[in-house]
Amino acid sequence: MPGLSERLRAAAAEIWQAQHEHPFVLGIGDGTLGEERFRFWLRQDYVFLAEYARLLALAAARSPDLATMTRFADLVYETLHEEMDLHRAYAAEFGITPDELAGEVPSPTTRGYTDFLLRSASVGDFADLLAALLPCMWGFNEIGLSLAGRAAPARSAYARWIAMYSSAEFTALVEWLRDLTDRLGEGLPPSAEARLREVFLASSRYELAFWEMAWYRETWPR
Ligand SMILES: Cc1ncc(CO)c(N)n1
Repeated sequence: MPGLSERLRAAAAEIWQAQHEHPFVLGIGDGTLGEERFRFWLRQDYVFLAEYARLLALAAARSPDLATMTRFADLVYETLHEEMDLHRAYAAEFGITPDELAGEVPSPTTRGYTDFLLRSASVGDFADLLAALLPCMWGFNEIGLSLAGRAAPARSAYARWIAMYSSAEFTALVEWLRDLTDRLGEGLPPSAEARLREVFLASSRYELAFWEMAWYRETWPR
């Protein structure tokens, strides 16, 4: 029988397929994505990552053992430094000032997604937190690997984006997270797995909604 992570992935297959086919993702892949759309995504994703770092810090706090705690604590650091450094570098390149980046107001989707993640971490247990977190990292890695496997133009502005999310380091991280999820999933009663599936599906839908948000440059009604 496939492990829990594979079972969750199978339940969300259509949502993940829609991510792979999303025009924003395809535009990153072939380098044709318009700068305005990328700028919008970058600013919102910067807001997202700050909240995401909080989620990882809660994961460290709730970790069942020291090895897991250490890995999540490292991840908090890597997110705030390496991943957000990529965003800061892109912002400079695309003419977004540090003040604009820091002062960005979350869109409805960013607000909803990050609140959902932090809700799962604070109201649910450690397994809920993992189920909420998995589509973020795994989805970006899957997309990164898929785009890296195609003949993208070498001088595309988005080559570094693809390189980061398809890197060996990011791929190993996802494998570690899946392994952790699979171990937690052993001997889980069906009712508990059904609950985790709902959490995983909700995060997967938000991941898809995030591309959609950036593509249409979603705003609050007023
Ligand atoms: C919305 C979103 N999900 C996942 C990642 C990967 O860390 C990201 N940067 N942004």
